[in-house]
Amino acid sequence: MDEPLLRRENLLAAIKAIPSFDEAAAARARLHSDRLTKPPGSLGKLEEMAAQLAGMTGELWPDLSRRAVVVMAGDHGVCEEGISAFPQGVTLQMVLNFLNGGAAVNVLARAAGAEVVCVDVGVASPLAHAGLVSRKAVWGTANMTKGPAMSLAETLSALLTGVETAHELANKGVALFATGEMGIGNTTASAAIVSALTGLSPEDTVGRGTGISDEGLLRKRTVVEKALEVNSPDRNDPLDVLSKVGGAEIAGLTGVIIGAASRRCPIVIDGYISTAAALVAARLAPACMPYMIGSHVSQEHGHPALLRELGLSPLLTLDMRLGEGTGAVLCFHLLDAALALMGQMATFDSAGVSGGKE
Ligand SMILES: O=C(O)c1ccc[n+]([C@@H]2O[C@H](COP(=O)([O-])O)[C@@H](O)[C@H]2O)c1
Ligand SMILES: Cc1cc2nc[nH]c2cc1C
Repeated sequence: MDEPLLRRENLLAAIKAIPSFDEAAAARARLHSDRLTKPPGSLGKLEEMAAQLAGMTGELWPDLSRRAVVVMAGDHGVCEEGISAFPQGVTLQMVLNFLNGGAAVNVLARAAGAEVVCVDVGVASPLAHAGLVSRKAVWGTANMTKGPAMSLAETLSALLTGVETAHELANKGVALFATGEMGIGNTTASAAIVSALTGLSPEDTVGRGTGISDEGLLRKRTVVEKALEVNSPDRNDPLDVLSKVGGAEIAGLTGVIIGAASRRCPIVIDGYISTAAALVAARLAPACMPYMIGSHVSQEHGHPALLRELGLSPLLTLDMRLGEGTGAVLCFHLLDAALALMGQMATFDSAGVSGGKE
């Protein structure tokens, strides 16, 4: 079997391995929740999250103490078109910052008891550092306004790196995942993916990313329009879209989501780029949808519409637009709170509190 075919087979195997959501466990969690000393439903999304976690893991009190944020990094040839407020070299510099523990995601991960796993899946320059997972599928993507960003083989390689990273971490006991990414130019690739897969116009999917000017924003829209015109990605073929107008770190995250779901692990989805990867994952493997938890609404212009498209109802609105997995890791605290409530609250019976009249 040639290599791309073998990779496609491996991807299909991971997709097939995704267990269905355990509705009975979720129902047991809701029943328990209704016995706790509060009006039914009054803890809102915290209650729903506890039920969702039970349905994912099959357990009412899953042990989610080992957790990781997987930060996939890659560069984008489309940076040549002047679509970011920062130079491409910042991708590499920020990867080193992650590895030295100084980025926002490192701080938030420490506070939430999570490890940061940084994967070079497509940085354009040589990169070696203790702790880095080096799995380059591509040395930066090609400029998508001139042709496909990646070949199908490169895309599958990045995707499988994501699946394998999730599996390796799950084998070590990691039970809770967050998606993170670093890639100057990747809000352009994400906008192109979202437009290609949903039919939303670039006006609705292109935003300011790291903070581009009004003039830059217009140029960025034109760049996305041109990339879609030059490549005509097939909206019914998520792999075609991912390879032609995507990025290695986005493909890697798509794989992480599929890999985590195939191990029944909850995966918290970060901002715009992560949610674009989640859209690709949902189109490739609809069974992974119930394992996703929406974290926050990013300030990136297209994020609310993208979340609606996926049916994800995010937990936080903090006006963030950093990426790296920062919003997702913050939500680990909320998941802990949801499980603590389930495990530690008194019931109406145990506390001698009268139940509702209806
Ligand atoms: O997560 C988000 O919603 C988000 C929104 C805007 C920017 N970012 C981050 O900023 C970088 C991409 O921005 P840009 O302008 O270079 O396309 C990339 O490293 C992302 O992690 C992230
Ligand atoms: C400094 C910096 C940090 C980031 N983290 C994620 N994307 C980023 C973009 C920039 C520019």
